[in-house]
Amino acid sequence: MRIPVIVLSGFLGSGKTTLLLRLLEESKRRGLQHGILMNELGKQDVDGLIVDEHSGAVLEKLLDGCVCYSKKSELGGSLKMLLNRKPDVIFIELTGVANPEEIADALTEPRLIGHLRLKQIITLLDAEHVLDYNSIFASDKQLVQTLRRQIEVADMIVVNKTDLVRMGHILKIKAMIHKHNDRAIVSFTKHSYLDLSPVLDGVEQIEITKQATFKRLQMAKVSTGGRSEEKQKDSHHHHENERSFSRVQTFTLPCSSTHITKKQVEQFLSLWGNSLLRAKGYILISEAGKMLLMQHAGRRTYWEPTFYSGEPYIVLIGIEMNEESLQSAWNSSMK
Ligand SMILES: Nc1nc2c(ncn2[C@@H]2O[C@H](COP(=O)(O)OP(=O)(O)OP(=O)(O)O)[C@@H](O)[C@H]2O)c(=O)[nH]1
Repeated sequence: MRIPVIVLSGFLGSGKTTLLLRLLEESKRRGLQHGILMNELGKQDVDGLIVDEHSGAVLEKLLDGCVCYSKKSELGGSLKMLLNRKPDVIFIELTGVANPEEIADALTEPRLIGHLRLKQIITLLDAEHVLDYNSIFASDKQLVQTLRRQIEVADMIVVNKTDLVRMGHILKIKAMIHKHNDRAIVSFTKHSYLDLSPVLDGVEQIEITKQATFKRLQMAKVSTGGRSEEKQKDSHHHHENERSFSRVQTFTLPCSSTHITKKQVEQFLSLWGNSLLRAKGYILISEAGKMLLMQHAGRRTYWEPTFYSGEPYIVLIGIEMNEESLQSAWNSSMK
């Protein structure tokens, strides 16, 4: 069973740590073991200390840099450390300037891909300031773009600090959210108090799940001795639990072992417009006569030499993309 990962994003001071503490309390009440990864820009681990104080939770910290820049290479290692402790759920609190898509990217690392699944991206907005960011940060286009992406890719948006604004202001925020993301669940909160069922429902204790599975399999064996309805129910049950609820999803396409051209691959990638956030993989390229590493980001595709010699494949990270369409488009592109 892949461990669900819940990502908290949102600009500085929007209420991420406050929400994390609520999530820890609720997951404890549900008997869930949690792992936490906190990423902070500064050397001082302020939020980590707050969380430690409140929960005594298992924490991994990435300090003094953002997972989107300097700490990118360490992210996979930290997630692996958490994974080794076999939690039922992992919470990641990002820095205020991180793009949550980076996490989806990190989860595609070979040592993580079969073990973790992105369950939800929650973005917190500071009701008092969120409408001013465009003008405050006008000179920093990249930051404005990141803050917009935090809204666009979220599965749940929590507009926090509503005690500090009037109703008219809240309506303006609602309209702004609707413009960028009309699919997310939106909550308006004070001190990050909200119904946590949409976040934690479906997260199960791994040990209990394992025991239940074992019991069901035993029963199935005794009753029919073969592939039974119980077994099918069981695999269905698992499938349900493992479904990714996040709009940001990862797909792995095995590529044929015959050579294809860069142009064919690039044409395939260009079919998905803004839905495709990122792609990478190892493909046998005709003009190179060998395997190349393909990296696609921000609508550009880069080709690099590689020593990889396994089966060719591509990993795609997209928003609201469909595996069947991807596979059939890939098959047609290769003709
Ligand atoms: N007035 C008010 N204050 C709040 C609310 N929610 C959180 N705060 C306070 O705002 C401050 C920042 O909250 P945090 O939860 O630390 O925010 P954060 O997003 O983790 O902040 P960074 O770690 O800087 O990114 C804290 O002092 C909170 O107590 C709210 O709804 N209203």
